[in-house]
Amino acid sequence: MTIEECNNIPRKHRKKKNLETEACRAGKGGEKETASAEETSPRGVLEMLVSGIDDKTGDLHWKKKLCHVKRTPSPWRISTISMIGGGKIPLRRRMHGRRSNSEDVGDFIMPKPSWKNFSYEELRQATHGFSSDKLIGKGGHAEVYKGQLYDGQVVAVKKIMKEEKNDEEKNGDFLAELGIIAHIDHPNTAKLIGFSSDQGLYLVLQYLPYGSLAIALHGSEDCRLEWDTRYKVAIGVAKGLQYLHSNCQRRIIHRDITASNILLSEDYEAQISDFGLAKWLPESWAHLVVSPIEGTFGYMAPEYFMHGLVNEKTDVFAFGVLLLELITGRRAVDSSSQSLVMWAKPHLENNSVDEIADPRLGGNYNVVEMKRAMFTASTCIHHLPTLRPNMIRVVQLLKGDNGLDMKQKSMGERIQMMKGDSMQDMKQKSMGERTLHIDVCDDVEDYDSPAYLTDLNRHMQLVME
Ligand SMILES: Nc1ncnc2c1ncn2[C@@H]1O[C@H](COP(=O)(O)OP(=O)(O)OP(=O)(O)O)[C@@H](O)[C@H]1O
Repeated sequence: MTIEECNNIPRKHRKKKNLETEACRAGKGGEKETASAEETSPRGVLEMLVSGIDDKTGDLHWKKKLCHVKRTPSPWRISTISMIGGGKIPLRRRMHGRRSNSEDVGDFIMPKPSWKNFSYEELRQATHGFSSDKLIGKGGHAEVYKGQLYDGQVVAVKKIMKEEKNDEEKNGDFLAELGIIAHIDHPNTAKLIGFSSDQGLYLVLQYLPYGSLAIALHGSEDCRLEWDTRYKVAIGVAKGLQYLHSNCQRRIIHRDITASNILLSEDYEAQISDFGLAKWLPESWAHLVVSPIEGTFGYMAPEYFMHGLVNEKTDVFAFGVLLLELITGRRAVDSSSQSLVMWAKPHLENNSVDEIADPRLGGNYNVVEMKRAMFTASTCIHHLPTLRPNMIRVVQLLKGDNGLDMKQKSMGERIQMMKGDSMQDMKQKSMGERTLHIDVCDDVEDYDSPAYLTDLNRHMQLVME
């Protein structure tokens, strides 16, 4: 199987709908953000970003640029505003997860940038002229080359393609991705080394020698990832998502968690990569409503696919599908277009471990871990977003952190623990939010419905056996 085949199955889906990108447009308190697009257009920001870098050291004159942009917030993309620290989006103040090499700039905590602005020539030399034998991956929007910098460091050079977009849109998307990837810092998320924008747009990333999980899992018939490794990958991805949703300075929704976007280090530490679709989500907003709807077939949560609703639970659903891939060894969508979720649901309900486990494992797996993974997957792929656990709970479920406690708790308490959000939180979230178009309270009622309680009870019994 070629790299292209591995990375392109399932293929990207873009579903255009005439929905308002309301949360992207409205500022806090419902105001529309107004700004001079000339001053902060993607090209303008890119030029500022590049010109703010000291050619010798590669360091940004960050504070200066930040102050300039703070005065002129642009409405064109939340991610870009956030990257440069501007605008009216409330910042998350977190004690944990804050980078030590960060700086206070007024109201903002900005990481001190350590990435470098490469010239095109440097990257051309590093990749032997972007030769085909250096091509290590190809996604819907980029080609990725292995390269070696002048100091010997091996890197992955991501060349942004997006032929269908005009320059302004490409610059905007590039800045958004750069902004998010430069902002994050966790063992389970991709590491930015630098970028280049003088001839085309490039991200320079830490090279991950084992490539993507898609290649490791689906690359060849005899390619076999042991269960221990799969479980380690699952926990790594869950921790990375927990960080993005709850522990980094801002709330980040990845929107494209797939096996192709999980990279593996030589000791199989998972890294979440490809932040091309990621969104900042302001603290007080229940969700964003986005258009067009972009993502990957088989991983998209129903409320996202149908209505463009995006919040943490979008990633939780996709993580559930990823877990099913690790459990079953099947693709999110198979060659006959069957969805893994639909295939797996009856087996999850019947707790059919033998039926669902990847036959290539040859029965070599830890049954307790397998059941935990199955249970976690079944809760993550719940069709109602409010009934999916948050990523904090997912990590606990996978690690079995609350298994013993659960036996001693009442049913109500157990359900609360499984879900991660309290009813109170959920109701607060669902009331008075500007961005709600679908009545989340319907979900809250379902949360108490006898059918759901029976279902959850049954699942919990299975996992505790
Ligand atoms: N840092 C890296 N180290 C090793 N391989 C990488 C790295 N980054 C990307 N790749 C390989 O390149 C492939 C494509 O990369 P990426 O997903 O970032 O591209 P994309 O065009 O943005 O993808 P998508 O279609 O998901 O939008 C990955 O699936 C992986 O196989």
